[in-house]
Amino acid sequence: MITLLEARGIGKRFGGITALDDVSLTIGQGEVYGLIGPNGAGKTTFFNVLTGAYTPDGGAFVFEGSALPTGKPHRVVEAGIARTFQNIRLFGGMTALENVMAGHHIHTRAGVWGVLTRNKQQREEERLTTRRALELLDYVGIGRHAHAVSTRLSYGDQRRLEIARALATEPRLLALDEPAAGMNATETAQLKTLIERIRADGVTVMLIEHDVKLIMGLCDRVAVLDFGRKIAEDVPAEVQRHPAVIKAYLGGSVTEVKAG
Ligand SMILES: Nc1ncnc2c1ncn2[C@@H]1O[C@H](COP(=O)(O)OP(=O)(O)OP(=O)(O)O)[C@@H](O)[C@H]1O
Repeated sequence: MITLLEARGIGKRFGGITALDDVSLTIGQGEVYGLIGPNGAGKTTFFNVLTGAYTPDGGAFVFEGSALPTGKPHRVVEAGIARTFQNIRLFGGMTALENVMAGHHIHTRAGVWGVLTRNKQQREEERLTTRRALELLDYVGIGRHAHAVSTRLSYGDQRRLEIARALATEPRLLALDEPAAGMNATETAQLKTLIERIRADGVTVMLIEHDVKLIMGLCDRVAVLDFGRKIAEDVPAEVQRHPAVIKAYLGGSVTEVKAG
């Protein structure tokens, strides 16, 4: 396994609450890696610390062999990590295409603001950005909605749009926070196919998910958080049998846990 991301002893407190307590984990290149745990276990906090939304109180991340900047979301995106959010965050007044183009502009010389002052080079960049954004909309299966206002899309399509926007930053690691939340069975099956395709195309995926069937069918390895601590990390079948995991889920089998 070639290591893509290493989290070393990550800690995060909010006042008296220890949201993350010395969490270490390693994600290999090309893996689909699941992060699960009961409500309030620290999963989203882990994503927030990883992607620079929060600064950790302790520990460090190493990505592709280099220290990852902490507390700087833009630098994390530039380093090659993109994310989606538990509560969909799209640019509401913009079309699907414009949302994806906003993700891609990080890579153009003109940048987001340069599009306002167009010269020939910038017009060429704009053309390439539009082409790439259209490709990505097709890739996630919503090309036909390119010119629809993003918030008019169905819930499942908005989640796909968020993934397209994240992919527009050309990440090597895609972090998905509950991508199947609110999806019906058909949409979840399509999402699984999409994530498998993203991985096949060379992007490593880390996902937080409450849909246990999806986690079990999709992930190569799974880490389990409980009260901010990592209590297990293994292939899905082993994690499901792990005594500490069963205990964390209130004495039930993990397969019985419903979305929170
Ligand atoms: N910004 C914050 N301020 C104060 N406490 C916070 C903040 N963010 C998270 N917490 C607390 O940290 C703990 C971990 O929360 P977190 O949202 O990371 O859990 P989670 O595993 O993602 O839960 P869920 O499955 O419900 O989304 C919880 O006790 C939560 O209340």
